[in-house]
Amino acid sequence: MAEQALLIIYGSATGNSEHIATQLHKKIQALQPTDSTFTPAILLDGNSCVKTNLPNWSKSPTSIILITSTTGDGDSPENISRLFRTLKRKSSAVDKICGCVNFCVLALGDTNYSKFCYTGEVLDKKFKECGGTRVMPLTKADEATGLEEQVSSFEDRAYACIKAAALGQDLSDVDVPPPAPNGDTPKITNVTAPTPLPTSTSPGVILLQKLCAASSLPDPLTFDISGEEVLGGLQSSQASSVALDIQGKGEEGGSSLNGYPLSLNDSVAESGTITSTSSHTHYTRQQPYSSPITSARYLAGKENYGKGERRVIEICMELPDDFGYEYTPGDSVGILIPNSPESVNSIESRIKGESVMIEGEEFGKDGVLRERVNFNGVLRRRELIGLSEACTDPSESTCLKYLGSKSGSAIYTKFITANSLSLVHLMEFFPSLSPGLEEVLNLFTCIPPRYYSVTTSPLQNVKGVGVAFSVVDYKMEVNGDRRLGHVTGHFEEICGMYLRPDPRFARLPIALRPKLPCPSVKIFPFPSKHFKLPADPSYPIVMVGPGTGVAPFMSFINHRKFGRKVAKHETEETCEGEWRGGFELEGEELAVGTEDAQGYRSSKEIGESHLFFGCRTRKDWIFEEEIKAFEKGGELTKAHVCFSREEGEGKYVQDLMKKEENAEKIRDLIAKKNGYLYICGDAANMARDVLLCLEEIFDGCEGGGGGKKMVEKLKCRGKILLDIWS
Ligand SMILES: Cc1cc2nc3c(=O)[nH]c(=O)nc-3n(C[C@H](O)[C@H](O)[C@H](O)COP(=O)(O)O)c2cc1C
Repeated sequence: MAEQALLIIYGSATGNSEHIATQLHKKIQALQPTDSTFTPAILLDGNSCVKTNLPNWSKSPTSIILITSTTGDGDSPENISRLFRTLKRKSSAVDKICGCVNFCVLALGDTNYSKFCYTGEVLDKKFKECGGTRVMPLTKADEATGLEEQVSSFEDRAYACIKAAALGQDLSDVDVPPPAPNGDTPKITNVTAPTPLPTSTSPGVILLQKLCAASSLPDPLTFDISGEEVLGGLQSSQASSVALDIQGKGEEGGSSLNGYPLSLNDSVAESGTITSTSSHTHYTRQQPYSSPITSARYLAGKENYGKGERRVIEICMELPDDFGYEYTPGDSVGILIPNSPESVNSIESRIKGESVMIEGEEFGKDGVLRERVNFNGVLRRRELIGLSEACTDPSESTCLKYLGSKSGSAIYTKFITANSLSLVHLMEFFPSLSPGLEEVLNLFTCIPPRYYSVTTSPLQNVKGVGVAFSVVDYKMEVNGDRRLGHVTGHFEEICGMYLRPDPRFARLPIALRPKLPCPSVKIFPFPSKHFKLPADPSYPIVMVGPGTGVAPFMSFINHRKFGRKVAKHETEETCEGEWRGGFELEGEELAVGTEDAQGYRSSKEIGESHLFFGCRTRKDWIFEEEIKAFEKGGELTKAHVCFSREEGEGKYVQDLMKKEENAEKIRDLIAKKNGYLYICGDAANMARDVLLCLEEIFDGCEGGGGGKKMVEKLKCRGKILLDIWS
């Protein structure tokens, strides 16, 4: 039989899908010397395959394993957006562009978002509509409950199914494990292994024993792990190899670094969808701009530094003069932060090996740990399974396997998730854990960028871009230790010269203070497709952004404020000099449009604007001065503010929105005057409650067909826009 192409395509915003695809690629590569069904498997991101591979999909047999997440509010990750758009546009009857394709899709998502696994769902549907053959049903993995089970189940079945289809076998005959049940909490199945190991002195083991006892679960050391189905440790797990063994072609090791994200990223460096109209340079995740931080200030909680209480910081980062960095309000800044020297130091001596070869090039341990490995993230179950092999103390090894197994799910949540434990913490609890550098590289994803909404406007007279965030600072439940967020804690430290200036010089004018080296970070623009101001400034807007959810609205209002100045003075220079919004985005990507300052130059009146903001106490009110000044200056019609821990008109933003005069205003501005309503902030609670509140508000609206339908309609028309996170 003629060999045919096998593509493993991913779409990934923060690295999960990319990592899963990379690991699966390695597994399949390891099989290929003795399995000639396919030509060597190709791993690539969704955008890269549009020009090179997609044209063949109607002509020559191609098998595709597609792994993609959903981001934003039901958006496709940037690196698969071209494929997404191309397939979405195709009409099933005319374009059988996938006529020779066998495919299966793994969709990563989070049920806290209303469009759960949307990108995967659409692509799965479109591949079929465009003539492709689906070799197994769409698999959805939910980040909210843990991705592992579904991912593992997909890996176990995908290659077997795609291979059987390529060989023309009847898929119903394929001997593959059944799919994992969707989202079920695993049950404890085997509690019978009777030979307890000797008592351990390992702090981690003792702690887990206590946690199990408190939850009336059997001692973790009494589990017979060999009889337990472990979740798919991509690197180490037998589960994956067993799955591929179904074809009778087992694999060894999987230690090849071919799929190491470093090379992957490099290879897709040119695949970004954004180009600048004003210069040839453009900064991307692969080619970020090294930006000096020009200012930083506490927006709230300055007095709480070092005390573990809430603090919010705004930083301003300089933009390059070459105009290769452009943004508009509603966009985010992607920030790449290496692991801190402290965290690297804390694990370095425990990681075996001094260097590693990546595609023929040698990389030292310090650099790899600092720049590449995402070891500060919350540990995933497959990582625990992989790490269990690297403990010299058998009781520790058993406990890590237990944590990564189905039986250990409840304790995994209590121990790892509830305390946000990373490899750094795990090494403290499990002193015999000492993995090799190569193992660590293979097990962990590469450091993902962090995204923060911009607070400034490109029309503003600042030579940089601002972002705001809360400092993650918490006490671990498990032992009361204080922990700082890897990224936000890093910012608070490196911006110390701005945030906590040396009191000896505090009275001196800034120009006379001793010059300290300016901290810098690597940044790149991360444009939002939908969360945009209407191009026509006369449209009314309602903004709902409690806590740091107010950040993009500062950019919105600043934009209207400075846009109005542009219009008033008609000074082209002001506008051209500062404007950084010239992205070429395709028309259909834009719900509201991102046109430049023309709308403002046409000297249209600025539409009515309302901001709903809430926080715990008046002291937590961030941007208070600016918001009041906006109201005074007329750029903001009204700020509706509430404090959940103080007496007032309401506790939460939705209490304020429901007040009769406000509800009437929202109905008038959004339903009658064609305005836009924006929601930004926490997806799990706030966004859901605000949407329910809007359903109440729009209930009985003329022609609305009920509040729920009306909200759906407005969302579809891009009149209700969300920028939410969980
Ligand atoms: C900013 C953000 C927005 C998200 N939006 C959605 C969404 O609209 N629907 C969904 O199902 N999951 C959503 N998710 C969850 C991701 O799909 C999930 O975390 C996934 O594991 C990320 O995989 P990736 O790293 O490959 O992008 C979102 C996650 C983030 C961080």
